[in-house]
Amino acid sequence: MTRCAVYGTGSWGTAFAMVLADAGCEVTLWGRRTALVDAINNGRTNPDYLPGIELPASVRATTDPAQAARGAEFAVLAVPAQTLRGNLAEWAPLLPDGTVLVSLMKGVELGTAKRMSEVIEEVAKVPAEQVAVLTGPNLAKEIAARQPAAAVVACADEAVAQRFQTACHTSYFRPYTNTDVVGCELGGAVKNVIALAVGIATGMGLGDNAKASLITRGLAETTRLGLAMGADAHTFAGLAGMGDLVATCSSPLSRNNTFGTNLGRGMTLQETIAVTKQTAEGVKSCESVLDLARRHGVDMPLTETVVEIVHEGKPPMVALKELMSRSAKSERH
Ligand SMILES: NC(=O)C1=CN([C@@H]2O[C@H](COP(=O)(O)OP(=O)(O)OC[C@H]3O[C@@H](n4cnc5c(N)ncnc54)[C@H](O)[C@@H]3O)[C@@H](O)[C@H]2O)C=CC1
Ligand SMILES: O=C(CO)COP(=O)(O)O
Repeated sequence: MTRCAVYGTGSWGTAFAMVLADAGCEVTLWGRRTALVDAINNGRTNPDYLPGIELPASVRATTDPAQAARGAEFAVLAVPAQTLRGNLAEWAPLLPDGTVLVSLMKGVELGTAKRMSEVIEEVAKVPAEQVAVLTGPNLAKEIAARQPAAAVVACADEAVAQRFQTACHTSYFRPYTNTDVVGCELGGAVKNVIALAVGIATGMGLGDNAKASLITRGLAETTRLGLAMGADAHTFAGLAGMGDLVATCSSPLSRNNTFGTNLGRGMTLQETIAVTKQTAEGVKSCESVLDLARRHGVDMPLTETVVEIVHEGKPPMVALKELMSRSAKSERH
């Protein structure tokens, strides 16, 4: 039986542990808090993140990272993007040689502007061929309800991607492989920023045309950044690009979308943070995505606008006027 360690008992770590268990893997979830780990082991539920969902018996939980690591063929990482570096420094020495590290995270590190797979390679001191990324339109609550979805497993080594594809393929979860790790990670990280923009538009009472325009131009600026960073343009038309944008920007289940809606309705950043119980990666990653854009000389007006609204207090109505009065351009710009 394939053994998997899943680090992070939040909504996606827990839901994805279910997927792995349903695909026939033996799964150990690592969590920080004893009370939650006990609830998972004794009550077979995660009351804090997925209340009402019964977890399969082959999912066990522990607060001991070494116990989670024991015999793991795959170590799946599902903590917030900005804490990964510190967390993994503690966990990496515990992993067996050859364990494949899989990122479920959709963010870019603040300060370094590194993608999650780059942080993993650096901290765990493993080659790119030992790091995979799982991404795509995968709202955790829907997956936990075993509603059908497709996803992408990206790895520089296609054979490794195929091994993980097999490990997580179920009747309701259909993973495809891709070797464009850069494109897949950027698709996931930037869509959170665009989901904030679409949420803000919703909160302002703007219509579906505005939201479709944001999604489409959001994909255009994601693709521009991706091409500058060596990604394959096709990736952005796939599940990691368009697929995830559509899911996140249209679903009230998305934390980024909801965060934006609250801002667009007029809540302050502090008020919005206070009512947000889970990780909305775009709030921090919008700054690191903009950092990446500047490092690569790429124009990302929507990302820039999200940073201005979220972190610099620009009123959404002022930002809207500025975006609409930018100089006229060719769509291929
Ligand atoms: N929830 C979803 O639908 C999806 C989430 N993701 C991505 O998965 C990643 C994790 O997100 P979620 O599980 O949704 O977040 P969450 O907010 O539901 O859970 C985060 C988990 O990380 C833990 N955590 C927080 N700070 C920590 C620290 N300093 N050290 C160790 N653990 C810490 C929390 O206790 C919690 O278990 C994010 O990058 C997100 O973008 C990707 C696809 C779907
Ligand atoms: O990544 C997601 C769906 O694919 C989840 O989006 P949120 O993090 O905005 O909830």
